[in-house]
Amino acid sequence: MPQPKHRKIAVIGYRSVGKSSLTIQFVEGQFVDSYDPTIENTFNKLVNVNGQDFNLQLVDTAGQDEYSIFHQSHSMDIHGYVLVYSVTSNKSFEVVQILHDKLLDMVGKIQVPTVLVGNKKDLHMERVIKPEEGKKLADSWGAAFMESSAKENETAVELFKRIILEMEKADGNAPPEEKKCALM
Ligand SMILES: Nc1nc2c(ncn2[C@@H]2O[C@H](COP(=O)(O)OP(=O)(O)OP(=O)(O)O)[C@@H](O)[C@H]2O)c(=O)[nH]1
Repeated sequence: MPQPKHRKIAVIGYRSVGKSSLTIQFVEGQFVDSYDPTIENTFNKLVNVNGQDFNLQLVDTAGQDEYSIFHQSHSMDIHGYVLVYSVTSNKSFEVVQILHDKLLDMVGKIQVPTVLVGNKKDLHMERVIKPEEGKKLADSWGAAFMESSAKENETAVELFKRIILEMEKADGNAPPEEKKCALM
């Protein structure tokens, strides 16, 4: 059995887009309805993807806007990024693009393992960003894209599985085919 791989992932985006809710849904399997702005929280979870164990450290960062100073700690020893906007907020979609630019500037690379996530897809009546817009943006970054709802455990699991696969790809370990993702 191969040793577990340690991977650190930062969850980044505008305020109130659901960064904490997605992380808690993945780690604890529950949806938090209340809104409590995050300063910064770190969570750990052991996951098995395609037969490999991953010891994940998830950094749920404080909500940022276009004026926030991008902390250097968000670029140090981070292996992958989950960039979140809300499909109900134009502002969050604008901000996620600015944050991606700042991120690349900070790490000094043209590409980093990233999943762009359009969260709150369950709020159909309030949707203002179409899935195609998110997909187009992610394609322009060379990133993976998906929409999620932090109310559903499956999309939160899928999201973290996707970022693991992006990090593996960046390490030259692209899986031949998608297999089961088992959580422990
Ligand atoms: N309907 C719905 N509500 C959501 C979803 N995700 C988060 N919320 C709600 O949106 C609010 C903000 O969620 P948080 O997870 O605290 O957002 P955040 O991005 O961590 O916020 P900051 O800490 O300010 O950056 C909370 O009331 C959540 O219950 C979702 O997918 N669907």
